[in-house]
Amino acid sequence: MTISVIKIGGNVIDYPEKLAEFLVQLAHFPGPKILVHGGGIMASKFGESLGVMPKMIDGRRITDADTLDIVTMVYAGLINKDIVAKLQAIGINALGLSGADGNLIRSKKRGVGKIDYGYVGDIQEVNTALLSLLLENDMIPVISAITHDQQGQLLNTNADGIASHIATSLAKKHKVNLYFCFNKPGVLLEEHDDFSIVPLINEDIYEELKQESVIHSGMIPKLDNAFAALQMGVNHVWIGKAENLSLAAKGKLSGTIIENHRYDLY
Ligand SMILES: Nc1ncnc2c1ncn2[C@@H]1O[C@H](COP(=O)(O)OP(=O)(O)O)[C@@H](O)[C@H]1O
Ligand SMILES: CC(=O)N[C@@H](CCC(=O)OP(=O)(O)O)C(=O)O
Repeated sequence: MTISVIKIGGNVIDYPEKLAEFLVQLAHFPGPKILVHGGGIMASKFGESLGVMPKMIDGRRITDADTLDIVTMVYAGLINKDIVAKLQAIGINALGLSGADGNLIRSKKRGVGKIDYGYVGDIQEVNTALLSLLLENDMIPVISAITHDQQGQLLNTNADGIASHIATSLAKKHKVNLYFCFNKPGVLLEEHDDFSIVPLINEDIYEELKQESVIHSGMIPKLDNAFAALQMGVNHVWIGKAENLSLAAKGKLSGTIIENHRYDLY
Protein backbone atom coordinates (compact mmCIF):
# COMPACT_ATOMS: atom_id res chain seq x y z
CA MET A 1 0.00 0.00 0.00
CA THR A 2 1.37 3.43 -0.97
CA ILE A 3 0.23 6.38 1.14
CA SER A 4 0.21 9.79 -0.50
CA VAL A 5 0.83 12.89 1.58
CA ILE A 6 -0.38 15.91 -0.37
CA LYS A 7 0.31 19.49 0.69
CA ILE A 8 -1.58 22.48 -0.61
CA GLY A 9 -0.30 26.02 -0.15
CA GLY A 10 -1.91 29.33 0.64
CA ASN A 11 -1.67 30.69 -2.90
CA VAL A 12 -4.15 28.07 -4.12
CA ILE A 13 -6.38 28.12 -1.03
CA ASP A 14 -6.89 31.86 -1.56
CA TYR A 15 -8.68 31.26 -4.89
CA PRO A 16 -11.99 29.36 -4.36
CA GLU A 17 -12.19 28.09 -7.97
CA LYS A 18 -8.59 26.79 -7.92
CA LEU A 19 -9.19 25.16 -4.55
CA ALA A 20 -12.40 23.51 -5.81
CA GLU A 21 -10.58 22.12 -8.86
CA PHE A 22 -7.75 20.82 -6.67
CA LEU A 23 -10.17 19.12 -4.25
CA VAL A 24 -11.86 17.25 -7.13
CA GLN A 25 -8.44 15.99 -8.25
CA LEU A 26 -7.67 15.00 -4.67
CA ALA A 27 -10.95 13.08 -4.48
CA HIS A 28 -9.92 11.05 -7.55
CA PHE A 29 -6.33 10.56 -6.42
CA PRO A 30 -5.75 6.80 -6.09
CA GLY A 31 -5.09 5.09 -2.74
CA PRO A 32 -5.02 6.31 0.86
CA LYS A 33 -4.11 9.96 1.22
CA ILE A 34 -3.55 12.72 3.74
CA LEU A 35 -4.03 16.41 2.99
CA VAL A 36 -1.87 19.01 4.74
CA HIS A 37 -2.73 22.65 4.14
CA GLY A 38 -1.08 26.00 4.69
CA GLY A 39 -2.84 29.32 4.35
CA GLY A 40 -0.09 31.86 4.87
CA ILE A 41 -1.56 34.40 2.45
CA MET A 42 -4.95 34.41 4.16
CA ALA A 43 -3.35 34.67 7.62
CA SER A 44 -1.30 37.68 6.45
CA LYS A 45 -4.42 39.37 5.06
CA PHE A 46 -6.44 38.75 8.26
CA GLY A 47 -3.55 39.97 10.38
CA GLU A 48 -3.22 43.15 8.33
CA SER A 49 -6.94 43.83 8.64
CA LEU A 50 -6.49 43.67 12.43
CA GLY A 51 -3.34 45.83 12.38
CA VAL A 52 -0.94 42.89 12.89
CA MET A 53 1.63 43.13 10.09
CA PRO A 54 3.18 39.87 8.81
CA LYS A 55 6.91 39.36 9.32
CA MET A 56 8.52 36.58 7.28
CA ILE A 57 12.16 35.44 7.17
CA ASP A 58 13.09 32.92 4.45
CA GLY A 59 9.44 31.90 4.14
CA ARG A 60 8.97 31.39 7.89
CA ARG A 61 6.62 33.56 9.91
CA ILE A 62 7.75 35.41 13.03
CA THR A 63 4.89 34.52 15.34
CA ASP A 64 4.21 36.74 18.34
CA ALA A 65 1.23 36.12 20.67
CA ASP A 66 -1.24 38.13 18.52
CA THR A 67 -0.02 36.42 15.36
CA LEU A 68 -0.43 33.01 17.01
CA ASP A 69 -4.09 33.83 17.76
CA ILE A 70 -4.62 34.88 14.15
CA VAL A 71 -2.93 31.84 12.57
CA THR A 72 -4.79 29.47 14.91
CA MET A 73 -8.13 31.00 13.91
CA VAL A 74 -7.29 31.05 10.21
CA TYR A 75 -5.49 27.68 9.79
CA ALA A 76 -7.12 25.41 12.40
CA GLY A 77 -10.48 27.17 12.10
CA LEU A 78 -11.62 28.84 8.91
CA ILE A 79 -9.44 27.14 6.28
CA ASN A 80 -9.46 23.65 7.82
CA LYS A 81 -13.23 23.55 8.26
CA ASP A 82 -13.87 25.10 4.83
CA ILE A 83 -11.75 22.40 3.12
CA VAL A 84 -13.45 19.61 5.10
CA ALA A 85 -16.92 20.96 4.21
CA LYS A 86 -15.96 21.20 0.52
CA LEU A 87 -14.67 17.61 0.55
CA GLN A 88 -17.87 16.41 2.23
CA ALA A 89 -19.82 18.17 -0.54
CA ILE A 90 -18.09 16.01 -3.17
CA GLY A 91 -18.64 12.79 -1.25
CA ILE A 92 -15.31 12.51 0.56
CA ASN A 93 -15.35 11.78 4.25
CA ALA A 94 -12.63 14.07 5.55
CA LEU A 95 -11.68 14.77 9.16
CA GLY A 96 -10.08 18.10 10.00
CA LEU A 97 -7.34 18.16 12.64
CA SER A 98 -4.75 20.47 14.13
CA GLY A 99 -1.62 18.93 15.62
CA ALA A 100 -3.20 19.14 19.10
CA ASP A 101 -6.22 17.01 18.13
CA GLY A 102 -5.61 13.38 19.03
CA ASN A 103 -2.05 14.46 19.97
CA LEU A 104 -1.37 14.27 16.23
CA ILE A 105 1.76 16.45 16.14
CA ARG A 106 3.84 17.29 19.19
CA SER A 107 6.39 20.04 18.71
CA LYS A 108 8.85 22.12 20.69
CA LYS A 109 9.02 25.90 20.66
CA ARG A 110 12.01 26.87 18.56
CA GLY A 111 14.93 28.11 20.65
CA VAL A 112 16.07 31.70 20.17
CA GLY A 113 19.19 31.82 18.00
CA LYS A 114 20.08 34.67 15.65
CA ILE A 115 16.37 35.04 15.02
CA ASP A 116 13.54 34.79 17.55
CA TYR A 117 10.69 33.16 15.62
CA GLY A 118 8.34 33.40 18.62
CA TYR A 119 5.59 30.77 18.89
CA VAL A 120 6.94 28.52 16.16
CA GLY A 121 7.16 24.78 16.71
CA ASP A 122 9.77 22.28 15.54
CA ILE A 123 8.11 18.88 15.16
CA GLN A 124 9.09 16.18 17.65
CA GLU A 125 6.61 13.38 17.04
CA VAL A 126 3.73 12.43 14.76
CA ASN A 127 0.95 10.11 15.99
CA THR A 128 1.01 7.74 13.01
CA ALA A 129 -1.34 5.29 14.78
CA LEU A 130 -4.10 7.90 14.59
CA LEU A 131 -3.42 8.54 10.90
CA SER A 132 -3.47 4.78 10.16
CA LEU A 133 -6.78 4.43 12.02
CA LEU A 134 -8.37 7.17 9.92
CA LEU A 135 -6.96 5.84 6.64
CA GLU A 136 -8.14 2.30 7.47
CA ASN A 137 -11.62 3.76 7.93
CA ASP A 138 -11.54 5.48 4.53
CA MET A 139 -11.27 8.99 5.93
CA ILE A 140 -8.97 11.67 4.57
CA PRO A 141 -7.19 13.47 7.41
CA VAL A 142 -7.03 17.21 6.66
CA ILE A 143 -4.27 18.72 8.76
CA SER A 144 -3.61 22.39 9.53
CA ALA A 145 -0.30 24.10 10.28
CA ILE A 146 -0.89 24.33 14.05
CA THR A 147 0.90 21.96 16.45
CA HIS A 148 1.19 21.75 20.25
CA ASP A 149 3.87 21.13 22.88
CA GLN A 150 1.68 18.94 25.15
CA GLN A 151 2.06 21.59 27.88
CA GLY A 152 -0.92 23.56 26.62
CA GLN A 153 0.91 25.74 24.14
CA LEU A 154 -0.17 25.88 20.49
CA LEU A 155 2.63 26.56 18.02
CA ASN A 156 2.70 27.76 14.42
CA THR A 157 4.50 25.27 12.19
CA ASN A 158 5.39 25.54 8.51
CA ALA A 159 2.94 23.40 6.55
CA ASP A 160 5.67 22.06 4.24
CA GLY A 161 7.46 20.82 7.38
CA ILE A 162 4.29 19.15 8.63
CA ALA A 163 3.82 17.34 5.32
CA SER A 164 7.46 16.23 5.30
CA HIS A 165 7.38 14.97 8.92
CA ILE A 166 4.13 13.10 8.40
CA ALA A 167 5.54 11.49 5.27
CA THR A 168 8.82 10.46 6.96
CA SER A 169 7.04 9.13 10.05
CA LEU A 170 4.75 6.97 7.92
CA ALA A 171 7.68 5.90 5.72
CA LYS A 172 9.04 3.80 8.61
CA LYS A 173 6.28 1.27 7.90
CA HIS A 174 4.81 2.17 4.50
CA LYS A 175 5.76 3.26 1.02
CA VAL A 176 5.01 7.00 0.98
CA ASN A 177 4.91 9.57 -1.81
CA LEU A 178 4.93 13.29 -1.05
CA TYR A 179 3.39 15.96 -3.28
CA PHE A 180 3.86 19.70 -2.69
CA CYS A 181 1.14 21.49 -4.67
CA PHE A 182 1.36 25.24 -5.11
CA ASN A 183 0.68 28.01 -7.64
CA LYS A 184 3.69 27.53 -9.96
CA PRO A 185 4.39 24.57 -12.26
CA GLY A 186 7.50 23.54 -10.29
CA VAL A 187 10.83 24.97 -9.26
CA LEU A 188 11.55 27.64 -11.88
CA LEU A 189 14.83 29.07 -13.17
CA GLU A 190 12.99 32.32 -13.85
CA GLU A 191 10.21 32.84 -11.31
CA HIS A 192 7.91 34.58 -13.81
CA ASP A 193 8.46 32.16 -16.67
CA ASP A 194 6.27 29.09 -16.23
CA PHE A 195 8.23 27.31 -18.98
CA SER A 196 11.54 27.49 -17.08
CA ILE A 197 10.82 24.42 -14.96
CA VAL A 198 13.73 22.54 -13.40
CA PRO A 199 12.48 18.96 -13.99
CA LEU A 200 14.91 17.31 -11.55
CA ILE A 201 16.69 18.96 -8.64
CA ASN A 202 19.40 17.67 -6.32
CA GLU A 203 21.05 19.37 -3.34
CA ASP A 204 24.01 20.73 -5.33
CA ILE A 205 21.74 22.50 -7.78
CA TYR A 206 19.51 23.69 -4.94
CA GLU A 207 22.46 25.28 -3.13
CA GLU A 208 23.67 26.93 -6.34
CA LEU A 209 20.24 28.34 -7.21
CA LYS A 210 19.75 29.55 -3.63
CA GLN A 211 23.13 31.36 -3.72
CA GLU A 212 22.06 33.05 -6.97
CA SER A 213 18.70 33.98 -5.35
CA VAL A 214 16.89 32.08 -8.12
CA ILE A 215 15.34 30.13 -5.25
CA HIS A 216 14.15 32.29 -2.36
CA SER A 217 11.38 32.95 0.19
CA GLY A 218 8.77 30.16 0.51
CA MET A 219 10.61 27.88 -1.93
CA ILE A 220 13.43 27.53 0.64
CA PRO A 221 11.44 25.68 3.37
CA LYS A 222 9.66 23.71 0.65
CA LEU A 223 12.92 22.37 -0.77
CA ASP A 224 14.56 21.92 2.67
CA ASN A 225 11.60 19.76 3.62
CA ALA A 226 11.55 17.95 0.28
CA PHE A 227 15.21 16.87 0.59
CA ALA A 228 14.76 15.94 4.26
CA ALA A 229 11.82 13.68 3.33
CA LEU A 230 13.75 11.90 0.61
CA GLN A 231 16.74 11.34 2.89
CA MET A 232 14.44 9.94 5.60
CA GLY A 233 12.97 7.22 3.43
CA VAL A 234 10.11 8.82 1.48
CA ASN A 235 9.86 7.11 -1.89
CA HIS A 236 9.06 9.99 -4.24
CA VAL A 237 8.83 13.77 -3.76
CA TRP A 238 7.16 16.04 -6.31
CA ILE A 239 6.72 19.83 -6.39
CA GLY A 240 4.29 21.29 -8.88
CA LYS A 241 1.13 23.12 -9.77
CA ALA A 242 -2.02 22.08 -7.91
CA GLU A 243 -3.84 21.72 -11.25
CA ASN A 244 -1.25 19.10 -12.32
CA LEU A 245 -1.74 16.78 -9.35
CA SER A 246 -3.59 14.17 -11.40
CA LEU A 247 -0.78 14.16 -14.02
CA ALA A 248 1.72 13.60 -11.20
CA ALA A 249 -0.44 10.77 -9.83
CA LYS A 250 -0.24 9.06 -13.22
CA GLY A 251 3.55 9.51 -13.30
CA LYS A 252 3.30 11.89 -16.28
CA LEU A 253 5.96 14.52 -16.76
CA SER A 254 4.99 17.62 -14.80
CA GLY A 255 6.59 19.70 -12.08
CA THR A 256 9.91 19.13 -10.35
CA ILE A 257 11.09 15.80 -8.98
CA ILE A 258 13.49 15.79 -6.04
CA GLU A 259 16.57 13.66 -6.50
CA ASN A 260 19.11 12.18 -4.14
CA HIS A 261 21.88 11.68 -6.65
CA ARG A 262 24.02 14.36 -8.26
CA TYR A 263 24.30 15.66 -11.81
CA ASP A 264 25.18 18.92 -13.58
CA LEU A 265 22.51 21.38 -14.61
CA TYR A 266 24.45 23.20 -17.31
N1 LIG B 1 12.80 29.30 -8.09
C1 LIG B 1 11.53 29.40 -7.75
N2 LIG B 1 10.57 28.72 -8.44
C2 LIG B 1 9.28 28.83 -8.12
N3 LIG B 1 8.82 29.59 -7.08
C3 LIG B 1 9.72 30.28 -6.35
C4 LIG B 1 11.11 30.20 -6.64
N4 LIG B 1 11.77 30.96 -5.73
C5 LIG B 1 10.85 31.49 -4.94
N5 LIG B 1 9.62 31.10 -5.29
C6 LIG B 1 8.42 31.57 -4.61
O1 LIG B 1 8.05 30.60 -3.67
C7 LIG B 1 6.62 30.57 -3.62
C8 LIG B 1 6.17 29.26 -3.04
O2 LIG B 1 6.37 29.27 -1.66
P1 LIG B 1 5.12 29.48 -0.70
O3 LIG B 1 4.47 30.80 -1.02
O4 LIG B 1 5.55 29.25 0.69
O5 LIG B 1 4.26 28.28 -1.25
P2 LIG B 1 2.86 27.76 -0.83
O6 LIG B 1 1.89 28.31 -1.83
O7 LIG B 1 3.01 26.30 -0.92
O8 LIG B 1 2.61 28.27 0.53
C9 LIG B 1 6.20 30.79 -5.05
O9 LIG B 1 4.89 31.29 -5.15
C10 LIG B 1 7.24 31.81 -5.54
O10 LIG B 1 6.79 33.10 -5.33
C1 LIG C 1 6.15 29.01 10.98
C2 LIG C 1 5.45 29.30 9.69
O1 LIG C 1 6.03 29.93 8.82
N1 LIG C 1 4.21 28.83 9.56
C3 LIG C 1 3.45 29.04 8.38
C4 LIG C 1 2.27 28.08 8.42
C5 LIG C 1 1.34 28.20 7.23
C6 LIG C 1 2.00 27.81 5.95
O2 LIG C 1 3.01 27.13 5.91
O3 LIG C 1 1.28 28.22 4.86
P1 LIG C 1 1.69 28.11 3.34
O4 LIG C 1 1.87 26.67 3.05
O5 LIG C 1 0.51 28.68 2.66
O6 LIG C 1 2.95 28.90 3.13
C7 LIG C 1 2.94 30.48 8.28
O7 LIG C 1 2.38 30.97 9.27
O8 LIG C 1 3.03 31.08 7.20
